[in-house]
Amino acid sequence: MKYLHTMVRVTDLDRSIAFYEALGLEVVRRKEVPEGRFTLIFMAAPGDEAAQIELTHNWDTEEYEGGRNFGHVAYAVDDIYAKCQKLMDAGITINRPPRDGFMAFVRSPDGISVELLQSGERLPPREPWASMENIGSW
Ligand SMILES: C[C@@H](O)C(=O)SC[C@H](NC(=O)CC[C@H](N)C(=O)O)C(=O)NCC(=O)O
Ligand code: NI
Repeated sequence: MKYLHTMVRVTDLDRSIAFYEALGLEVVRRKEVPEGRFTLIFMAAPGDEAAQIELTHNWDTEEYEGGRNFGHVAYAVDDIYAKCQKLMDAGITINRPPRDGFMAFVRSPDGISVELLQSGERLPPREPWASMENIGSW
């Protein structure tokens, strides 16, 4: 058995693609399904094309509720400080800053939690991250 993807329903396709691109993912496949009135966008990190997130955009506005039983998707990053800085520069809130040089959380435009974990050893503490407070929940 082989992991393929995690599917999330998105309300704003362009905002969602921009969010996951800011994370470092690229669109690997796009599928329009007019008979079902939805679009599928598959995204993955370069070099890790097999681990995908599938964005489902239903053309007719749908309110998506609940889902808090869903936890998060997680990515390993080479430099968690650099990644969080890039996300902040893109206007994305770092809900759980990497105070420990190891773990951070952000949320997609639809509130999907994304965990970022430092590859290998945690980084030494560094400002401003070491003294940043949590913002909201994740
Ligand atoms: C391509 C493959 O990876 C899929 O996930 S297609 C699964 C299919 N998706 C849809 O029909 C999308 C539109 C639908 N309105 C929806 O929001 O899911 C499907 O069976 N989805 C049902 C589901 O529970 O995922
Ligand atoms: Ni799927």
